[in-house]
Amino acid sequence: MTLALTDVTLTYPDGDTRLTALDRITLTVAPGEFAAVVGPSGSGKSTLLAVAATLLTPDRGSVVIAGRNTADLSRSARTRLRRDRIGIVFQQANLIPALTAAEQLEAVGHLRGDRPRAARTRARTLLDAVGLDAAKQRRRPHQLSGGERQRVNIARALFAEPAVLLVDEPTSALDHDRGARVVALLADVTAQHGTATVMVTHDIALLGRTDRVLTMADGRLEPALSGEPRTSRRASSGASASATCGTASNA
Ligand SMILES: Nc1ncnc2c1ncn2[C@@H]1O[C@H](COP(=O)(O)OP(=O)(O)OP(=O)(O)O)[C@@H](O)[C@H]1O
Repeated sequence: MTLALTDVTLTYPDGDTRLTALDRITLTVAPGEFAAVVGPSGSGKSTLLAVAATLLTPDRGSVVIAGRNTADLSRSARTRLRRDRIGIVFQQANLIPALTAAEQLEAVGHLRGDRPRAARTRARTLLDAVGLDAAKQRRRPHQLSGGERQRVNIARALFAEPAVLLVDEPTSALDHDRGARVVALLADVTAQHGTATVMVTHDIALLGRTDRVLTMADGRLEPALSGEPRTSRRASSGASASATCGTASNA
């Protein structure tokens, strides 16, 4: 499995006690699989993504990414793992105001020590792939629409060919059609690049493009909405739709 959370519990300080945001979560996502997580506000969805992104360390349980148990890694090794293997698309695009769309991606290449020319080529290829034309690739964030910024955000997350793609509410700023296009893009990327993708969304109209829907409630992950896991619709990808989820019966 590319992403495997096992028996993960995370608590936050809450006055004199602690609030259990994740309660013995077990979740595995296979390469090429697109899993959606839905659930009410405050149920723990963003916390789940932050733990999978190695931005938060759980109190208990393990997080394994591309075969590496993140608990065994030093802080700097974890930062490298995040940079090289995990693509993160959070609600705010967090683009750098002074950089053009292309430069947002090239900056990632710079951080990784890529040759500038190779980084430029890769930036262009990815921005083409998300449908941003050459003129828009030269624009700064404030000169782009919300949907275009979100596509730059996705292209940037893909720059390092991540094994795991974590996406939080990618369509919250978009109308239905644009949101549907962004989700279609994520589904294509997942199938073509074999990423293990987890998307948190409130928009249940968009779940048709995903392989599996998981529901969070009170920090616990429950089986797919429809009962049985759906089979993958990516006949050609050869990826198995073997995401499993649940809460461990005994910690
Ligand atoms: N830094 C924090 N310190 C304390 N409590 C927190 C912190 N972050 C989140 N929480 C609490 O943890 C629980 C889970 O929050 P989380 O943001 O993961 O939920 P969510 O399902 O993503 O919500 P939403 O859909 O509103 O974004 C909530 O009760 C929230 O109030």
